[in-house]
Amino acid sequence: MDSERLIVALDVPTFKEAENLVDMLKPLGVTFKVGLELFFSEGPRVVEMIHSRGGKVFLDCKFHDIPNTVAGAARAASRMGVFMFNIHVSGGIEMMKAGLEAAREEALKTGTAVPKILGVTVLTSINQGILKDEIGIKENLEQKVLDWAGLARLAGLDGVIASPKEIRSIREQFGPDFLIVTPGVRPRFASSDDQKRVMTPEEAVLRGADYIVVGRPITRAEDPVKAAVEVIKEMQGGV
Ligand SMILES: O=c1ccn([C@@H]2O[C@H](COP(=O)(O)O)[C@@H](O)[C@H]2O)c(=O)[nH]1
Repeated sequence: MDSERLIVALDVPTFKEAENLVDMLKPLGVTFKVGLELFFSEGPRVVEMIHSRGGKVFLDCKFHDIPNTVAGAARAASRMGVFMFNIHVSGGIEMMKAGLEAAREEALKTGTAVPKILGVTVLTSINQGILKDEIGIKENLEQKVLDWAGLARLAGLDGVIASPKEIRSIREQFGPDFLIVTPGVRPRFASSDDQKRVMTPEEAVLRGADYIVVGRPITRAEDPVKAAVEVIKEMQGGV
């Protein structure tokens, strides 16, 4: 179902705002993303609130630390029963594997479903200039995303977070079962904000995204339901 492949980023500071959005948008069948702002403001109870309404949660806290610490965080994410969480690929294979193994063991122990674990490649707010001049990575950006997707695969992760611009090459190289989740998606009616590598929902889906992530164009719209319906229509190729 297309609406499930739309992940709405709940980047709001309070439980109440998140709850209002979930109550409005859950009937559309979308998936929800809880990221740093909401999780640091309100903690695991927001995940419980979404679960209690039958929603699925992508916990987007982008783990990046030593393997032992990431393993502990991954165990906690797994215990919460989130559907998906992520780890920065740039933390290396040992770190990704530690997270993966810990999450799987914890799921087995607690009887929760094993979460999908995705590797964060190059953030969608980064372009070639920033990558080279500020971060000091001289490689072509798309190649870097591909290399990091390869590392994520080697570590055994389920897929990656990348921009819509890299979907085709990731799909070609890693096949249909490797999950591709793409933020940096902007419906026709919205501006790019701080996103640098952007495409429309229709383009992202046509290129082979499994899930698209859209936040502000929906959550800051005057009518979030209408905005989400527009995004779903665009995913289906409608105008
Ligand atoms: O490379 C990345 C990784 C994660 N994100 C997250 O996705 C949403 C996008 O929100 P918009 O309001 O649609 O821009 C946001 O929560 C980011 O933390 C990303 O944008 N890029």
